[in-house]
Amino acid sequence: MTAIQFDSFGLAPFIKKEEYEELKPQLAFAQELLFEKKGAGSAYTDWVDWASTFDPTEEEKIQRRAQKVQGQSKVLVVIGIGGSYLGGKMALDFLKSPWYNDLASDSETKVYFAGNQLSAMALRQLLRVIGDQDFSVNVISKSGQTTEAALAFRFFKEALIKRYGKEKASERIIATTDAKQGTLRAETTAAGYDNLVVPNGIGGRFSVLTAVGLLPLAVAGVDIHALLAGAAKAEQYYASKELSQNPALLYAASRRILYDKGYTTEILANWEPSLQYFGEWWKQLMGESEGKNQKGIYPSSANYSTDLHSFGQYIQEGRRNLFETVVRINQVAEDLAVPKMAENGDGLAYLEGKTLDEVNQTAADGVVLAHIDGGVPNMAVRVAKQDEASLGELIYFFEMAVAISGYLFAINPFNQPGVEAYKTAMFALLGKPGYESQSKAYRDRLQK
Ligand SMILES: O=P(O)(O)OC[C@H]1O[C@](O)(CO)[C@@H](O)[C@@H]1O
Repeated sequence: MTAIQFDSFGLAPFIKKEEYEELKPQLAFAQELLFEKKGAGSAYTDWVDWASTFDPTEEEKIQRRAQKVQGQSKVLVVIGIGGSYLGGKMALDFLKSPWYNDLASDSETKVYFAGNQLSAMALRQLLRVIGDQDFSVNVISKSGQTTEAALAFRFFKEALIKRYGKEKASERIIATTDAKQGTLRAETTAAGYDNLVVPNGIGGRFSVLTAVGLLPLAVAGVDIHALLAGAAKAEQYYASKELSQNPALLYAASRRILYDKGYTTEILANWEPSLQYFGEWWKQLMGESEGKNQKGIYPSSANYSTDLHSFGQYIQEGRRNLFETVVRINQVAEDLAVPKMAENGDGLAYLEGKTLDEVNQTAADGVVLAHIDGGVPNMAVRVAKQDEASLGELIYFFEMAVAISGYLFAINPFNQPGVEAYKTAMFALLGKPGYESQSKAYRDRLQK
């Protein structure tokens, strides 16, 4: 049985059945491009059967590294950005808790993330949070030369060396990077760090089920075997050529039909704070895959009911180019009965006998109806529960959908050429060797 269900009830007023029929040849073509590795970027599609073909010795290696970290440290600092950060953070929050570090018992290793921005304040504060706790570092960079991650690594190397001395510091570092290329690989080889490999055929944003996401998760006690097993099962479900049998295909088709009608912004909404970073992970997956050649759906996210009291007004009555995909959890791991009170001063006696999750689910139902009435097409992805098997499937569902979607847009869903523009400007302004010729032009524009 699948762990997720796709609910298209909220699309009925916006999409006619015939519109799906018309799209079927294009969907079949997109699937052919992906599965037969004939499409643009096909060298980066190894994620398609990654989980089902996962090498057990790689899993053992990850577990051994995780056990070593657990044995030596109270804290693991995971350094990385984009796909080398968001998958691990998203899965940790989803499977454990956004407050995992606060709730961790003495025998558990806390996991903090660094190198996902360039903030001096954030770095200093994280160093203070670690304080005198023993710590290890997992530096993750597929390319091995991303500035944010490399710079944060330099600071943490300094902190490790100060604390443990040069030799012992190296024993607390695990590098997850390309097998052969990049400055991080070269440094790893020279310094003899423990290391894991980011597979060549899987791009950063598709890498959560590789060592990139799996090591930090294993350190936090997540069952990585079950996570992979969930994704492996999903490979069968979401390969179906039959639109009515394949929710990932239906989701991709629905997004495309909506886009053609002018619904160019998608909101991925959730009703659980532990899914906030699911939205962040999803935004990279969708935005970096689709946003090319002046095309693509703009990915945004919302955390309900919090955001109903901030930009909920816009969703209900603002410009009508929005559609919404809501990730809903059928069975929450922890619930609370609304307390019974002798007095009804707060006017909430009508909720007695219900649980807080029942109120939350009812609010979610109400919002669907309100948003449909406000002209916002609505889809729901219903997840059985927040466990490893469900998350493995959920990850694969969105990866498959965006690959199909990218081919429907006739773009390469697996590259990210546009990200280089900011890097070029930043390097030229910082004076990185090799960027001298562009430096003056950028400085003149900023009048610096
Ligand atoms: O793992 P790396 O190579 O450090 O890259 C981090 C992120 O940076 C990007 O390459 C964009 O610059 C993303 O695609 C990637 O997820």
